[in-house]
Amino acid sequence: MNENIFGKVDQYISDLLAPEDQILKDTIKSIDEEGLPQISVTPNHGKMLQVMAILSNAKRILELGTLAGYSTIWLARALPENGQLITLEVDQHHSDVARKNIENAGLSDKVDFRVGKAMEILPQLIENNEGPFDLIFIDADKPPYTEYFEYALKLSRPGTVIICDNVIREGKVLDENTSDERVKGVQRFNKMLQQNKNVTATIIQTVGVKEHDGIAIAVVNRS
Ligand SMILES: C[S@@+](CC[C@H](N)C(=O)[O-])C[C@H]1O[C@@H](n2cnc3c(N)ncnc32)[C@H](O)[C@@H]1O
Ligand SMILES: [Mg+2]
Repeated sequence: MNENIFGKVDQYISDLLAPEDQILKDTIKSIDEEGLPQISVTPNHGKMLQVMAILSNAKRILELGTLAGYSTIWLARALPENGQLITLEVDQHHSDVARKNIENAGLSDKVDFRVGKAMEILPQLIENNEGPFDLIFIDADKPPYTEYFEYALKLSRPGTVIICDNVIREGKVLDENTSDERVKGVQRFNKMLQQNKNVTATIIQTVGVKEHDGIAIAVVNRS
């Protein structure tokens, strides 16, 4: 099959259902201008996050991995008036760029930026009783995805939706002899997901304008 078709269809869907307004376009532009990597979710994935936030009636959202705030904007736009999104980012520059983009989007009152290693901030969130969150989006560094998910569970309630990005990595997850730490991280994560009795989960394979990948979606069990 001509793989070009995946990109074209992705574009077709986003033209129909996830067109970027000027704020989202400016956010993507800021990534190049500020020397950040172009590794945000695609418009269609941003829209999917938004749909999931609405579906789960999310009032409190936690995001791991802010970058320039592109996915943050899609998610925060789904929040009600008094909703809140906490986003974690290890890189001060990334967080500063995101802060400007969120300001530009008129969402500053809904978004709370925390700068530092997610592994250090997550236990603080638990200690300070900042959970439970209705939706948690994990999109930071890949090697500790399993540990991030365990923390996410501690910050959840029955029904919380936990979404984890980039868990297929162009099919490299199939390579059991991989030396890529990111691939090893998601392999370990996917295996944990298989065995985790606290959630009902699936992985959706994704193709389109960015590389072949996958998104894990888990919902915390009600009993
Ligand atoms: C894939 S990008 C996030 C993209 C963003 N969610 C979006 O789609 O617009 C991953 C981000 O996680 C950050 N990151 C990497 N390691 C981290 C860590 N240990 N704790 C918190 N953030 C981290 C990176 O600096 C980067 O900005
Ligand atoms: Mg990602």
